[in-house]
Amino acid sequence: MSMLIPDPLEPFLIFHPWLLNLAFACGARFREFAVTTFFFEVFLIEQDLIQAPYRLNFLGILSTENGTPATIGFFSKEKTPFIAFVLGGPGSGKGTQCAKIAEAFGFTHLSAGDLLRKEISSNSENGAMILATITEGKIVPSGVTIKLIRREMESIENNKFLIDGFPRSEENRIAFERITGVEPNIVLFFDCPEDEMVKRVLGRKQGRVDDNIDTIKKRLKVFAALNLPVINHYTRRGKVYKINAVGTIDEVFEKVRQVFDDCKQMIK
Ligand SMILES: Nc1ncnc2c1ncn2[C@@H]1O[C@H](COP(=O)(O)OP(=O)(O)OP(=O)(O)O)[C@@H](O)[C@H]1O
Ligand SMILES: O=c1ccn([C@@H]2O[C@H](COP(=O)(O)O)[C@@H](O)[C@H]2O)c(=O)[nH]1
Repeated sequence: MSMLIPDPLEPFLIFHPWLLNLAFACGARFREFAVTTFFFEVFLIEQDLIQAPYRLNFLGILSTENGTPATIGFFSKEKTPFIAFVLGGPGSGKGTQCAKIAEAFGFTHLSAGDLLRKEISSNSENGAMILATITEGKIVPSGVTIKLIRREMESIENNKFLIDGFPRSEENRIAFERITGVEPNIVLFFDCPEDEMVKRVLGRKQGRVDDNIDTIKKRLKVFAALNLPVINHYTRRGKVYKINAVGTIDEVFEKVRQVFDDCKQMIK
């Protein structure tokens, strides 16, 4: 299990004690949903980390396009799958290791980034917005990404999923948990030094619009500001397996294999 990582939002929260008091007075569920959302949106707006048209629209993700409320909890109790979130900075090796886990342990690998890239190439209504967001290294609105993940999970007959590169932010996490009604069973965190991640991304040569030094710098900033708090949250929940991502692909996979061997009882 990993140690807690310093949370860049903590100093920010200290400056809003009156809001925290109000939140505590209102109870746990309200606190989790409303206050966290408020804090993060104010913070994100201040940092210019979310796209303007989607600002202050978090509650909107709980509605479908036709205005009816989205299903909250879309797995039946008997069919709740085993979910592993796979997190780590850009180029830390998430996708590479997920392919090996899928092969060795029978998981379905869902890469949020790949699903978004597929939306761009299929010329969907959100394609242009997704392309602009990825090019800037920012985060696509939760509703869009969750809809794609949900569609895949519903269409695939498997009860073991690796969700690679999601949730990217606390907003993503809270939205996913609210909409699906489940938390991940485990979270893998590939811990990699920044210089190694930059080297790997620049060496990838797959023609991705975001594999250039300017966007990589932005992605690293977004990772530290928004993704580390998600890892900290699940660390506090005792779900994070931190894996040192330095070493050859096979060396890293041996550490991953150990985690999945240890979790065998949990995986149906
Ligand atoms: N352990 C490793 N040692 C050296 N190179 C690696 C290692 N793991 C992956 N790579 C290479 O680094 C590059 C990035 O790996 P990968 O695409 O798996 O990372 P990722 O975390 O999924 O990245 P992103 O979040 O940007 O999609 C790839 O070219 C991959 O072949
Ligand atoms: O949940 C997600 C996942 C990805 N993005 C955007 O896509 C790029 C690339 O993602 P990779 O996981 O590195 O393939 C990422 O930088 C984000 O811009 C997202 O918004 N939400």
